[in-house]
Amino acid sequence: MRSFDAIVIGAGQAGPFLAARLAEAGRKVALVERKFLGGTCVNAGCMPTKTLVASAHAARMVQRAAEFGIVTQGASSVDMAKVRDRAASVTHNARQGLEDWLGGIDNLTLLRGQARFEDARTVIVNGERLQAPQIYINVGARPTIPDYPGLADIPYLTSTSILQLDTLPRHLVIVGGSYIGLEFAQMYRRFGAQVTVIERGERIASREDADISDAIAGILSAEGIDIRTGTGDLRFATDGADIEIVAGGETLYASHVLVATGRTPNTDDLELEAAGVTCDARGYITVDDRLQTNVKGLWALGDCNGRGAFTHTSYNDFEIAAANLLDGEDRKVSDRILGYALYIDPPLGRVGMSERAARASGRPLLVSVRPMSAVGRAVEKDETQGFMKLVADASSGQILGAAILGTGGDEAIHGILDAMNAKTSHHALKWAVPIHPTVSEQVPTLIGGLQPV
Ligand SMILES: Cc1cc2nc3c(=O)[nH]c(=O)nc-3n(C[C@H](O)[C@H](O)[C@H](O)COP(=O)(O)OP(=O)(O)OC[C@H]3O[C@@H](n4cnc5c(N)ncnc54)[C@H](O)[C@@H]3O)c2cc1C
Ligand SMILES: NC(=O)c1ccc[n+]([C@@H]2O[C@H](COP(=O)([O-])OP(=O)(O)OC[C@H]3O[C@@H](n4cnc5c(N)ncnc54)[C@H](O)[C@@H]3O)[C@@H](O)[C@H]2O)c1
Repeated sequence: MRSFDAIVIGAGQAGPFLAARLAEAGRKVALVERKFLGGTCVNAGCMPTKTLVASAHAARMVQRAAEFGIVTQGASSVDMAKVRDRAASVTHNARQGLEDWLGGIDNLTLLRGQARFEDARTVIVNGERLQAPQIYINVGARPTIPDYPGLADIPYLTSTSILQLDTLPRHLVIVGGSYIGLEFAQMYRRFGAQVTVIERGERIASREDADISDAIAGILSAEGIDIRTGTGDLRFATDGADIEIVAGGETLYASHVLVATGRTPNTDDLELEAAGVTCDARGYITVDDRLQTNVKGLWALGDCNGRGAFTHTSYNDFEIAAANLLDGEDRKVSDRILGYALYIDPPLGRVGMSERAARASGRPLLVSVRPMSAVGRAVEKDETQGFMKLVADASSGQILGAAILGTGGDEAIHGILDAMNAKTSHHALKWAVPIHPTVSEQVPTLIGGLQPV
């Protein structure tokens, strides 16, 4: 039996930073990781996929070169092994950076192995008992595999295994039309594959307003991606070298199938019952506004608590836990204003409420919409697809939410995100003098166009 002041299970986007802060504050900490330091983001999520998105953007610019007056000699092609290796090396470097950093922290013991609970104060790793009065769970999530007939018998890909591909699929069929499905759809189309997206819901990116979903579908269809929605249940079988997919009465033949139907929290092999920790029906650990579970002294951070599904929300969970524990603050998850981006090209930057959610709240609203074709910078770059939208409370002037689907949208949205965090009303932003020529310079004009709905 080894005793610690704190045990952190999982080295994702909250665990390492919390373990380091606790150790630097003089606590004796064990950080347990069963696979790779950095978790999903570094090894199978944001970092490799955004590296692939950058390769796909380069491919697209080569395909469009003549439109910009650039003459290329002969046909271009994509070296998929090099594309894959580039993503793997970005991951490798980030992981190595974490290894070096964590390895040099006094008071921090890094243990490799699967952790499971024996009771609320005891964790077993590689047969050894570890005890601590405080335990932090940061175990993340994994791809959800639906129970469709025949799926288990075909060599389907997930967002993790597709990162190993070093050849171009002839026809990639993607099941699920949300973040993962759409990002991979566009990158593989740009690499040169035939791509079909199958979404069981009525529209892709269905958490967004319908006008945003429609615009995204338009952008992807214009690049030759076949999008099928409302497909219902699917059936899979092998047909020679092909995979046969029966979707909504139609049969498709794919060389590869990517399953992108959401993620399942890694809480089922932790033996949480032994600690008395409760989960919801989908396996997410139930936490309060300060991330404590129903058991005192046990916290859950990141994707496994179901309160966020992004790297920045997991990292923010670390910030909340650390501030409350070490800095005498009282920070709460409900104070977080959620922003995120969908990294298709052009990207979607989002913050706060959708228009649909704002309307459902019953407040008096102001809404403004402006097409990217009116944005000088977008015209200059010949990237005028998309639009920006802002929703504000008509009585208080409070900005409730915004979306920028367009070139630079993932960055430009931060001006609005910052204003929302500063609790600034839209009136204050109207007279800002932004830099020309940027996408952000349209924000005051967007605000000037606010109309009651
Ligand atoms: C393809 C893809 C692209 C993404 N792109 C983005 C993006 O662009 N932006 C963004 O914000 N988010 C993105 N995400 C989401 C983001 O990666 C996650 O939200 C984030 O990594 C969650 O961090 P976490 O700390 O909760 O868990 P994780 O990063 O998943 O870490 C959990 C860790 O716990 C370990 N673990 C699990 N169980 C145990 C156990 N019993 N014992 C010991 N260790 C255990 C795991 O091995 C893992 O290392 C993407 C995700 C995917 C799949
Ligand atoms: N840019 C980013 O920040 C980014 C990128 C990738 C992933 N992520 C994170 O990863 C998580 C998982 O992403 P995701 O796209 O897999 O999940 P998701 O939950 O966002 O979307 C899953 C999609 O699959 C569809 N679907 C679900 N079950 C289905 C079925 N049986 N058949 C057909 N369609 C089905 C859903 O209707 C939905 O559109 C997200 O929550 C997100 O936070 C973030």
